[in-house]
Amino acid sequence: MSAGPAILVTGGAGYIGSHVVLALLDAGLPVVVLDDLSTGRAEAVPPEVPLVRGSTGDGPLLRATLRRHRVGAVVHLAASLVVPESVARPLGYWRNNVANTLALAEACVAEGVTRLVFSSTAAVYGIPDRLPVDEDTPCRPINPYGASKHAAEGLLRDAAAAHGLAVVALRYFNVAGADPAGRAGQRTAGATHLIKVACEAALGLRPEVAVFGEDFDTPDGTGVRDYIHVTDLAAAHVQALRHLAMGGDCAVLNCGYGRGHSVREVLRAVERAAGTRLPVRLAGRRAGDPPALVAANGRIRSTLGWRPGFDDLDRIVAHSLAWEGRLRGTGAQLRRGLPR
Ligand SMILES: NC(=O)c1ccc[n+]([C@@H]2O[C@H](COP(=O)([O-])OP(=O)(O)OC[C@H]3O[C@@H](n4cnc5c(N)ncnc54)[C@H](O)[C@@H]3O)[C@@H](O)[C@H]2O)c1
Ligand SMILES: O=c1ccn([C@@H]2O[C@H](COP(=O)(O)OP(=O)(O)O[C@H]3O[C@H](CO)[C@H](O)[C@H](O)[C@H]3O)[C@@H](O)[C@H]2O)c(=O)[nH]1
Repeated sequence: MSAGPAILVTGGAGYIGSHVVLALLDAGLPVVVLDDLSTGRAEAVPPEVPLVRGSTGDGPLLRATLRRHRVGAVVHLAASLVVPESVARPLGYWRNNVANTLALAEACVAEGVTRLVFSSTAAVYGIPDRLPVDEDTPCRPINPYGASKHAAEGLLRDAAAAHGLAVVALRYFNVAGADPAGRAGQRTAGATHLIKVACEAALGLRPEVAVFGEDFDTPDGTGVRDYIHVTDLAAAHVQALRHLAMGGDCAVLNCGYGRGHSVREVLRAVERAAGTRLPVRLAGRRAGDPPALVAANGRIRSTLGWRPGFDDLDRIVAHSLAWEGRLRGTGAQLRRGLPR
């Protein structure tokens, strides 16, 4: 794609958004970020990228941003995304993930923006009957986070049919890792994601890692997830935009490797990478957690020509650990011997 109208990245100051921004810049595309910095960080946005501070729920701000930056397409990542928090605070999730996505869709339609890539999630599937789960599997979310993302997919599908807003919804499985060159990573304070938590524990920044349930119907009883490297995921966004720019059809695409790892396997990988034993505590199941989620990824391969570059748990963990070390100023020791 040649440089043309800008790509608006909502949530571009967040973990995945900052990697999407890098992937777009690497592809030579002009980018503008809109972020309310509720969980994101201004320093995650490269200095050459304009950062509009505000909410996706602010219609006038959205419309002014689309106009001022001559936005041609949107990547919509801004959301609330912690499963147990969504169980405790469902209405905030419906507001941010549904009402604010509606405001964004309205602004796009009003300003004539016709292409949007949406961050959806494997949480829309709930507890699927069969694994790996493909995109035609009925969606039966089991927590408000998944339900709100499923509803947002629905409103975008209707906007696509009626208003010509072409949408690719990417259903991410479990995103982990960090930019291999060390330019970005997961900065969120108090993160709850397993690999980040385990890396922090390996660096002595947390007293322990809790294993949420050992009585699932999985090979070792712990939860199984399909962990995808954030750099592979970011590349999928560039390819989805390219697909839409070339007149490709709307699509819903799983983003995962098609292979699951248990909590125990992840913890062993972190121990290998860090060269230390983790303090582990067995805890009960966490509200809203399905036993296993693994992606069927044939559709993203055939639709976008997407191919994974980092499909290896040890590399994902090594990149997460290297980033965590860099963030805490201990990178010098950790970088030694890590795979790129
Ligand atoms: N991390 C995962 O494993 C995962 C898995 C599936 C889907 N997702 C989806 O990926 C997207 C990004 O997640 P992330 O892990 O980078 O989280 P994150 O919290 O790091 O990023 C979210 C960003 O959106 C911003 N934001 C939130 N609400 C906003 C609003 N109303 N207006 C403007 N900005 C707002 C936050 O400040 C933050 O910068 C989300 O849509 C999430 O649902 C993440
Ligand atoms: O301290 C922890 C954290 C997690 N887990 C377990 O590790 C697995 C992964 O949990 P994460 O919190 O890392 O991720 P989730 O699977 O809950 O959710 C993530 O992936 C989902 C899709 O699979 C959604 O998209 C969601 O946004 C995103 O947070 C689960 O079995 C969970 O119970 C632990 O045992 N201990």
